Amino acid sequence: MADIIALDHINVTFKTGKDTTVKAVQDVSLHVEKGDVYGVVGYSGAGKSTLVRTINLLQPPTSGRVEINGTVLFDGDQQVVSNKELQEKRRKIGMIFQHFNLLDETTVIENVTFALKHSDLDEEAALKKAQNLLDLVGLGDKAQSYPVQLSGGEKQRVAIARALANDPDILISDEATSALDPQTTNQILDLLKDLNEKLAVTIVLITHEMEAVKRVANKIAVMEHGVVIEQGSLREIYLRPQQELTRQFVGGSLAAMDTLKAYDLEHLSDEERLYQLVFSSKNVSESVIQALYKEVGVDVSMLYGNVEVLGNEPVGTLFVIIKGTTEQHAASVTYLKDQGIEVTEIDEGGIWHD
Ligand SMILES: Nc1ncnc2c1ncn2[C@@H]1O[C@H](COP(=O)(O)OP(=O)(O)OP(=O)(O)O)[C@@H](O)[C@H]1O
Repeated sequence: MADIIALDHINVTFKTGKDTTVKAVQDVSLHVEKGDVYGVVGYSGAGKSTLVRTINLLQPPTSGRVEINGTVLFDGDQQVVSNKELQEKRRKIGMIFQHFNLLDETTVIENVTFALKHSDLDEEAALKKAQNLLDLVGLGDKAQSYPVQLSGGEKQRVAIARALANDPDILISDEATSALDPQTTNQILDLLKDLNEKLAVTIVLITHEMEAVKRVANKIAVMEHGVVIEQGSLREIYLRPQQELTRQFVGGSLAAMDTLKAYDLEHLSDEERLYQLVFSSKNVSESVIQALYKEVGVDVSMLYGNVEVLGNEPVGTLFVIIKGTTEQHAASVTYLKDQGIEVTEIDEGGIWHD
């Protein structure tokens, strides 16, 4: 599949004072293929919004190259398309935001038709299209309502309908579910996934919530301090997180964190060590624990277990204490890795370490 978004060596530096700057994005390259749901994950201030805003040059890079759907928009330190061409390109990139950004004084359907004001459609055709889009997002009966009469989830649906008005190739979601409750969040995420499949719209999803990415994304990039520290397929990153922060996100369900924080590692005897095991559906946990006892002769006790569904595939995480000699620990790790299980030993500088 061809890249629909190719960001190469993007830098964004803000001047914050006479002699001070913030390097919000540093040498980031990100390639998104047509049809991807690409999650950009990181804590607040990591540079996610700034990076993603370079896609449509709402935030021009300080340097780098931006190519969208085969057209280079920016190269080196300058825009290389005319402003008119950029406006046209921007219409093919829809955006939704945390706070919906709806026009409160106008009805739901007017909010959607507003986005069509530069299109060739006459008023009747624009209204028809807007109504179809509202039907598509499940709000067909709210066309004449005002935003204030809608719930947060409904407002976000209006924003999605509006973002789709010009048949975009790309939809950027900037923390679009962050203000919503968990159930509504899931409904909006499922809607995005559905639109990705039905309309073949490529989605870039910025979030600080791994749960959101896990539900819908097929690829992710993890950002920290303006740098992409890890990127790849969701499955690969979940199963083999290389970076500390990624492991925090991946193993970061609150229950796991709390369990592990509550567990005082000082209680471990010299023979005991704590491990995180990440396994896919092909290597089921129970048999692995039994096999460890049989094959290596170690005792294994389970502290925390969790199975998550990534896309359609179940992926499990276990936190276990293995008790044995140094040789048995080495043999256990080798055995587990041979089974295709990701093994991380957790010590005082462990994966949940703040
Ligand atoms: N216009 C600006 N001027 C100066 N600094 C900025 C500007 N925009 C962003 N920054 C800084 O750049 C860094 C990255 O911000 P950015 O909003 O991209 O992060 P983020 O990961 O999207 O976080 P959040 O979700 O909180 O917005 C932060 O340190 C922020 O303060």
